[in-house]
Amino acid sequence: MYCVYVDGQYGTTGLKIKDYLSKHQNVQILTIDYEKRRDPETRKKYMNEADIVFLCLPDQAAKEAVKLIENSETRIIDASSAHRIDDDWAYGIPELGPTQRDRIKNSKRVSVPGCHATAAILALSPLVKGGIVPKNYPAAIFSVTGYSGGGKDVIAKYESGNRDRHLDIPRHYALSQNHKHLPEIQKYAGLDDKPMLIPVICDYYKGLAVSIPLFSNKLAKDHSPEEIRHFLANYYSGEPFVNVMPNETEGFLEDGSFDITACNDTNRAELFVLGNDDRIMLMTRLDNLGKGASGAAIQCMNIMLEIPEQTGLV
Ligand SMILES: NC(=O)C1=CN([C@@H]2O[C@H](COP(=O)(O)OP(=O)(O)OC[C@H]3O[C@@H](n4cnc5c(N)ncnc54)[C@H](OP(=O)(O)O)[C@@H]3O)[C@@H](O)[C@H]2O)C=CC1
Ligand SMILES: CC(=O)N[C@@H](CCC(=O)OP(=O)(O)O)C(=O)O
Repeated sequence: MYCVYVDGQYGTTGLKIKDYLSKHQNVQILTIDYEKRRDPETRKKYMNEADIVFLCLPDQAAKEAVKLIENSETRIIDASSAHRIDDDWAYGIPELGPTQRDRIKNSKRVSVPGCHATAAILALSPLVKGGIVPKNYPAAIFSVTGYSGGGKDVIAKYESGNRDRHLDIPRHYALSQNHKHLPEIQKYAGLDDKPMLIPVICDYYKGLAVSIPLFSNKLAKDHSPEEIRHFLANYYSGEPFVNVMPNETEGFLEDGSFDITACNDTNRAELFVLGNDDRIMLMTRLDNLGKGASGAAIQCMNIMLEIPEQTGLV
């Protein structure tokens, strides 16, 4: 039995991680009183007692929390973006390549990626590594997300009885191209330059999909959607949590429309390759609180504890 503490356990990702852990047979959870949730001394005590600490905090608080851990045994899984491109931390996408699971397993510090980033990297990284998408490709990522991605303050605004009418409609944000996910997407997708990210937050709780256009004449050589689909399916064959849709209709509703929430309450990411020989569209959908955050954090914990990776996850 492993002892686990979730710092930020009353927040959005923290509550979801606690929910996963409560059904997990291999762990015992340390619960902090609500009133003490920000008290450094109490948090420090729990963190140093735990085998694994999840950090579900804003970036600055996550950096400070790391300093509270004084023993060399406690292992950290950070859901914030404080350590995502830090080479001393393993990046928490086990599917990133053949050595990534070992990197996570052997690390005391794991940084779980952001939701937009996970979806974009799962689609782009194999294609850049495989030479299909050139490293200097000017990637643009359009991302539609539910409001839980913004954390408890944003959730409270969306769920307030007398909310602003602007929350009824889709809202673009971070259009100045300074979104904090850009560096991690560039690094782990293997791109020379930061991509463009166009996120849109909408009036539903959770579920995210990115769309990434590929112009065939800008690829290293011509590829049909079928070839790229086949390549990705081979790359992810045997992966329990990444599914590549086998054709252009699978995964869509009967009327041909797209359900952005179809991976909700799972740790699954689904990849689509659509379009035609000239203009190809990559898409990934996932639960921003599943494979996009808390589910991925549990998957990394299982790898670190060397227990079956699917334990507690669907
Ligand atoms: N929501 C999502 O889909 C995703 C979120 N993330 C990242 O995970 C992290 C947590 O996000 P999320 O759960 O959404 O955020 P929330 O705002 O919902 O929760 C954050 C929690 O951290 C607590 N907290 C804040 N500052 C401190 C502090 N100094 N000491 C102790 N506790 C503190 C808050 O306490 P209080 O109750 O007092 O406010 C709150 O409970 C963020 O870095 C976020 O960017 C990553 C991927 C996806
Ligand atoms: C809707 C919304 O605001 N989403 C967040 C992403 C949530 C997430 O992935 O968190 P990290 O930033 O910690 O990676 C955003 O775009 O910043």
